[in-house]
This record gives sequence, C-alpha cells and structure tokens, in this order.
Amino acid sequence: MAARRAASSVLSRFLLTRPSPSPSPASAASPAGKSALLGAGGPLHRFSTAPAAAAATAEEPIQPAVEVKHTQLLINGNFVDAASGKTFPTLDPRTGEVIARVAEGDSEDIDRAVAAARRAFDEGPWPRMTAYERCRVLLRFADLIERHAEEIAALETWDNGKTLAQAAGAEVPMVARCIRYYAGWADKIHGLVVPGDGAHHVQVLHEPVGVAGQIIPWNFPLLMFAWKVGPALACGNTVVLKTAEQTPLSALYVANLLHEAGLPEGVLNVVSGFGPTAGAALCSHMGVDKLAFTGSTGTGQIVLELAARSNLKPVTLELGGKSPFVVMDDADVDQAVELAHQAVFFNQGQCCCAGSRTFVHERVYDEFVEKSKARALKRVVGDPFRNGVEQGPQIDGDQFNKILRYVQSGVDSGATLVTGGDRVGSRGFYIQPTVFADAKDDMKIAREEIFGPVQTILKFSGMEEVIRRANATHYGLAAGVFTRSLDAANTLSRALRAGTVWVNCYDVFDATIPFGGYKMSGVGREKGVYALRNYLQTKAVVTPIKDPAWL
Ligand SMILES: NC(=O)c1ccc[n+]([C@@H]2O[C@H](COP(=O)([O-])OP(=O)(O)OC[C@H]3O[C@@H](n4cnc5c(N)ncnc54)[C@H](O)[C@@H]3O)[C@@H](O)[C@H]2O)c1
Repeated sequence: MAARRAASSVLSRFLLTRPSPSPSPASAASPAGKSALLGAGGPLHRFSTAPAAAAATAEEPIQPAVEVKHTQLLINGNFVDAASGKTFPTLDPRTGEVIARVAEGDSEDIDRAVAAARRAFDEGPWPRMTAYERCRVLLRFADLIERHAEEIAALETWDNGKTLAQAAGAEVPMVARCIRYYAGWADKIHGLVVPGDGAHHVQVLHEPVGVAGQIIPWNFPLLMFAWKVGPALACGNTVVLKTAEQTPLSALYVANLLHEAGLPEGVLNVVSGFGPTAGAALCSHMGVDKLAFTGSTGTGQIVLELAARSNLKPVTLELGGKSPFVVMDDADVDQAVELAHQAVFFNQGQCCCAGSRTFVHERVYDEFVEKSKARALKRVVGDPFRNGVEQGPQIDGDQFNKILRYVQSGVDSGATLVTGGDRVGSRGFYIQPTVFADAKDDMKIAREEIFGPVQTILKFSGMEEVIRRANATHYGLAAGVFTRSLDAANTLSRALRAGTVWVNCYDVFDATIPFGGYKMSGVGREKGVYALRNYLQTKAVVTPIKDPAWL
C-alpha cells in the first residue's frame, strides 16, 4: 500500500515526485450552498479570473472507506463520555455536513484526565519500566499505524480535507517514522557525571518532567500528535492531549492503537473540546508540569499567560509564520516557480511555514509571475479522495471566509490579482488557487498569515534589500532560498532570521530535523534530539566521597 513507502517521509520529496497534474481544473462540489459563506454572489466575484469555479460539477462526494469508531474522550485507558454529557459535531469540509458527534470535554474532563495522568506518573509502571520496554511499546505502535494506514489516512482526509494522496503517501508514513525515531531515543537518554571542585560525586540526572499537557491544531492533526506524544512518552512522561475542535477523529483512532501496543492506562489521555474551555483549563491546571502548544500566535500568547498565572509550568510554542521564499536572478525560473508554488499551496495553504511571501528578483520577475499564474491555473482542485486532485477544501467556513476577506483586502490595497480570488463550486470550502503580483510590504496580504491558497509575489533588486525586507516581520518560522550561487545561498541562509532555511528545497520535515520559530513564531524546538529537552528535568545529585582515589 502507498502509505508503507519508507521514502515518503519528506513532504517535499512527495510533492515534487508526483506525476504532473492534468491541465484542466477538476470539479469541487455539488450545488447545495451554505448561505453563511462569503463569496457566492459576494463582492469577490467581479475579480475572478480563473475558470475553476465555472468548472464545478454536481458530482457527489466520494464515500470514505473508513468507519468512525471512536468519538468519546480517552481517559485512564477508557473511552468515556464528557462529564457534562455534551457533544459537538465534526464536519466534512467538502460539504459542511456532520461526520460524527464527538464528546465535548471541558474543565471537569481535563481534571479527570490530569488526575489519571498524575496517577499513571506517580504510581504507574510507565516511568518505572525499563527504557527498552518503553521503546518496544512505541515500536509496536508504529507497526500498528502501518497496519491500519489506509483507515487512518482516510479518517484524516475526511475530517481535514487534505488529499488522500498526501495523507496516505506522506503523512501517515511520517507519523510512523517519527514514533520509531523517538522509540530509538528511549534507551539513549542519559545524564552526566561531572567533576566538582571538591571530593564530591556529582551526577546530573535527566528525569521525566511528569504530566505533559499538549494542545494541537487542525492543519496536521496526526503529525502534530506524533511530534508531541513521541518525545514525551520516550522520556517517560504521561500526557493529556487536547485535539483541535475541527479535527478530533484521527488522534482518538491512533491513541486506541497505542493502547493495543501495550501503553499502560492513564499514560496518554485524549480530550476533544474547544480552546477557551478544555484548552484553557489544561493551560491553567496546577497538576500539569509542562505545556506544549501548536497554533496561532495570538492563542500562544494566551497559553503562555495562563501557564504563568497558574504554576509557571514551562511552555514550548510552535506558532504562526509569514515565511519568505527568495528567488534570485540566477534561478532556473521553471523550477523556482514549481517550488514556490508548492511552498505556498501545499495542504491548501494551511501550513504554519508556508512560503507565503514570494520575493522575486526584478530580472526574472515578469517571467516568474506569468509562469506562476499558469501553474496556479493548472492546479487541480476537487474532492480530496479523488486521484490526481492536488487541493481539497479549506478546513471550515471560518477559515474560508477569512481567506476570501484577505483576497478582498489585497485587491482593495492595489495588488494585482493575477488569477483566482473566488470560491470553487457552491458547496463546501473550496477556494481557487490565487496569485497576487505587485504586492508591497505594507499590504495586509504581505504582512499577515492568510493560511490559505494565496500567493503574494513581491519584487526586489538586491541581496541587502531582500534580507532587510524578508526579516521585517514579527515572525521567524521558516524561509526558502532558490539560487544556483553557493555564495548567495550561504549569505541568505545565515542572514534570514528563521528557525528553518530550506535552500533549493522546501517543506523537508524528517523526524531528525529540529523545527521551531524565531521571534513571535515560537519558543523552543520540536523534532530531533532538541524535542527531548522539552520533556526532561535536569537534577544534580551531589554526594561526598571519602578518601577518593582520584577526583
Ligand atoms: N509552528 C507550528 O509548528 C505550527 C503548526 C501548525 C499550525 N500552526 C499555526 O496554527 C494556526 C492555525 O491553527 P488554529 O487556527 O487551530 O489555531 P488556534 O490557535 O486557534 O488553535 C490551536 C489549538 O489551540 C486551542 N485553543 C484555542 N484557544 C485556546 C485557549 N484560549 N486556550 C487554550 N487553547 C486554545 C484550539 O482549540 C486548538 O486546539 C496558524 O496560525 C498556524 O501558523 C503552527
């Protein structure tokens, strides 16, 4: 099955090796509309330049080949209803229709989950078993993910709207790879013996932090699960994970597999629910020893404040971005266009590290804009379960409307709408691949995170200028550099203030590579050896030594 291909652990490799899409835009949806949505009949219609919307057909959405088995909260090894008995709907982004109703956890459920995690940490076998035994549980979990890859990928596509090709071909294998990577670390986490200034035996122990609270977003629900849960468990911690309210399903499915792999009860608890209720309760909880959050910068500020006002728990944050993608004048324009396109449009543009400010050297600018338009027009938008589709729907009506408002603001502020700018079809949350040219740095579309399929192209004329402009942002998550010059690559990769710089590639996400942001894009790093630090305490143990043979 496609999801078992080991080589697909790098998103960009997956993206760049697929067969090219067919030139005609695919259909997106059937006719039933959603009156709350901006776009249909709205002001953006007059700016529409792409034929995609017109190509919408009345095709019915493909029925996913998976059954929704788990909709309750997972607390202390059991699936249970929310204490309040409340549920909320999770929606199919292709139609806006309800996939399932899911238990709606709030502060009482967070209390129950934290109590279970605390018991599992203080009294349970997980921190006390050998590191090798923990390693083996995680390895069995990775095997189970592969065995159930098709159902997991289908669930992720159904709940999120990302293409099945991407979920099955890249993301599920990356989840298994990430879990195996941290399984490998479990028995290689060790402290130090350091020389003191006197007759003391000084040990530095690396201990698990305790109960880790983790909050994840909807754009990569499974990958975020793996990036957070993998290192926390490898270090011997217990976890309370709050999933995003838009995408609760896949985490419940794989958490069940983790128990099948031998995880003791209470070690991983999963609470579905909303941010201001369940999420805030987790951040404020006095029984949580460490918090890891991925989401928007605004919510990250709230999370940090709640952690500080409660028990000063340490917090790692993976937040938003407005990442520059710099195309130098020596670039092969066709390759640069394709890579810049993938850097923005991948995952419907819903990537924290999307290369959403495309800086292009003036000598290749006109050709680049023309070819970017052609590439966007070729992008296949449609049912994400259909073969050959490159772009599914946006996650929900809120994001859909927000993106279309950004498009409107781009037009109003005087940027040139080269293509796109409208919805596709009349049902679900599909948006045309959209390209703006002649953008200026102070425009909202060049400053704020759009989180949608919108490329903003800016012209520059020199190295110093592009470094200054690329860095003139509160964000600092990632950057892309496209050039044939080693000197230009070296200069830019050191000068750009971002946690990741991809040179002549983009979105390479191996489990071994640290990921995180400068400035308001985050605090700390995930993945690689760096993530282990987030889940370990450092303890110095000092013992006097009588009559030492040496010091
Ligand atoms: N840097 C990264 O690694 C990374 C990865 C993915 C997404 N993101 C960012 O996430 C954003 C998109 O996700 P989103 O719209 O779901 O973000 P969001 O901040 O609204 O939500 C993220 C999570 O936080 C929870 N939350 C919301 N309000 C909360 C509160 N008051 N207290 C505690 N938890 C709360 C949500 O329920 C959800 O689980 C984008 O800005 C994107 O850049 C960053």
